[in-house]
Amino acid sequence: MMMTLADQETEVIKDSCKVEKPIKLIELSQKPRVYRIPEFLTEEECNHLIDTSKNKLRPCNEISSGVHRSGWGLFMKEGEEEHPVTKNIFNKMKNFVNISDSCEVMQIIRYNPGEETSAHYDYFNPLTTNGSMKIGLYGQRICTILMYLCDVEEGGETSFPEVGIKVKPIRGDAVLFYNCKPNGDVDPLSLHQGDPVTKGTKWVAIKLINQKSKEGTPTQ
Ligand SMILES: O=C(O)CCC(=O)C(=O)O
Ligand SMILES: [Fe+2]
Repeated sequence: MMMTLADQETEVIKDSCKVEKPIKLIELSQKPRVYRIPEFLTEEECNHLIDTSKNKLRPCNEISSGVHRSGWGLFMKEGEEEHPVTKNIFNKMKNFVNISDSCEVMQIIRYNPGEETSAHYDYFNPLTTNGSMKIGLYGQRICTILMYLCDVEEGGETSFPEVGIKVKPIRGDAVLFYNCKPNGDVDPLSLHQGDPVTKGTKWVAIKLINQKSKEGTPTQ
């Protein structure tokens, strides 16, 4: 059967939908290194992460000594990271970071109005016993990828108070920031926080990217 021009045009549109969009990193700051990644997640990926977590969240409290989080969260079980949707998200990340076998599992957090995460560093402090033990187990947390799974009506920005940057949560967008300087030293300018949500709900997925550890032996 002969194809009409209309059929051919439909084919072209269908084909272009299958092609993943190129991933664009927009630099927000050089010191510390912070990038916004517009439309990193698709609608389907955002919905999958919310739908598979919403009934399993537990209240959060301290995430490390002195760091307060008042939202709700979970760490994915290892098998859940094998789901095709999650694996595809990791494949997209592999365009700009190395995901080693010792990387920590993805975390999902939901904040209701008034909830927040106070200012903290994601890196392990190599000067403490606990920090250097974790560097040995998982490898230093070189960078963090924070993915926004929904829009937030008001508040809930990810803020970097040392440099005055505020990233507004937009559904599907991600922010990539480095907790270490290019020479591997920890970067105190990477101090950040999840501002209180003032209206609506905020959902984020967080993947910490650890440097490959030397098979269980402390790297410090
Ligand atoms: O919710 C945010 O915007 C930041 C969360 C965060 O920094 C963390 O969980 O380590
Ligand atoms: Fe953090």
